[in-house]
Amino acid sequence: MVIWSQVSKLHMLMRLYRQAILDPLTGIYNRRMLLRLGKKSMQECSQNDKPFSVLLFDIDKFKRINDTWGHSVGDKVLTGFTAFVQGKIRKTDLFGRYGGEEFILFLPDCPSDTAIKISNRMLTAIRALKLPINIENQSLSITTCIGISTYSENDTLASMLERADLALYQCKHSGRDCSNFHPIDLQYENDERLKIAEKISIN
Ligand SMILES: Nc1nc2c(ncn2[C@@H]2O[C@H](COP(=O)(O)OP(=O)(O)OP(=O)(O)O)[C@@H](O)[C@H]2O)c(=O)[nH]1
Repeated sequence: MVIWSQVSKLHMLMRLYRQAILDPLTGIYNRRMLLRLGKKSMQECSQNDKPFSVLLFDIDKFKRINDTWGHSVGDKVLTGFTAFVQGKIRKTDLFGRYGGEEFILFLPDCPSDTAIKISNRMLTAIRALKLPINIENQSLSITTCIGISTYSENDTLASMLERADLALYQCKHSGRDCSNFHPIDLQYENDERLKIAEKISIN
C-alpha cells in the first residue's frame, strides 16, 4: 500500500514536470524550457570556443491551413512537422516550440556555413513532406521560412534571436520558402529595424 502510494506520487510528479517543460500539443520543449536550455547551451559553447547557431522556423501561410481545413488539421500539421524535424536532428541539438507556428532549433558546435547548409537541406525535405490529415486519405504539403544567426562575442540569446527574427522577416518578404542568414553587422541591423518600424507605422 505504501509502495503503491509512493509510485503514484512519483507518477504525478513526473506528469507535473512534463507539463512544466513540454508543449502540450507537440510534446517538444515549450518556449520557457527551450530558451532556458538554449541559453545554457550557448554559454557552454562560448566558454569552450565552439560555434553556436540558431534556426528560427516559421510555417508559411499557416493561418490559411486553419481557415481552409480547420484548427484540428492545423494541429496535425504542427505535430507532423515537429515529428519530422525531430527525426532529422542530432542528439545534442535542441528543438522546441517558440510559439504558434514558430519553432527554434539550437545548434551547438555548428558554424554559420553548416547552419546554412542544414537549413537548406531542411527546406528541401520539408517541401517534399506529405503530412497526413486523416481526411479521406489526404495529405498536405507545407513550406517554411528559416531565419539563421550564429553566435559572436557579446551576443546574448536575445540578440541572437533578434537577428534570426530579422532574417526570417526578410524571408517572408522575399516570397517565403527560403532561409536567410543574418550577419553580425550593426549598421545592417539598424537599417532592418528602421525598415520594420516604418512598415509597422504604415500598416
Ligand atoms: N491549429 C493551430 N493553429 C495555431 C496554433 N497556434 C497558433 N495557431 C495559428 O497560427 C496562425 C498564424 O498566423 P499568421 O501569424 O498570420 O502566420 P501565417 O498565416 O503563417 O503567415 P506567414 O507567417 O506570413 O506566412 C494563426 O491563425 C493562429 O491562430 C495551434 O496550436 N494550433
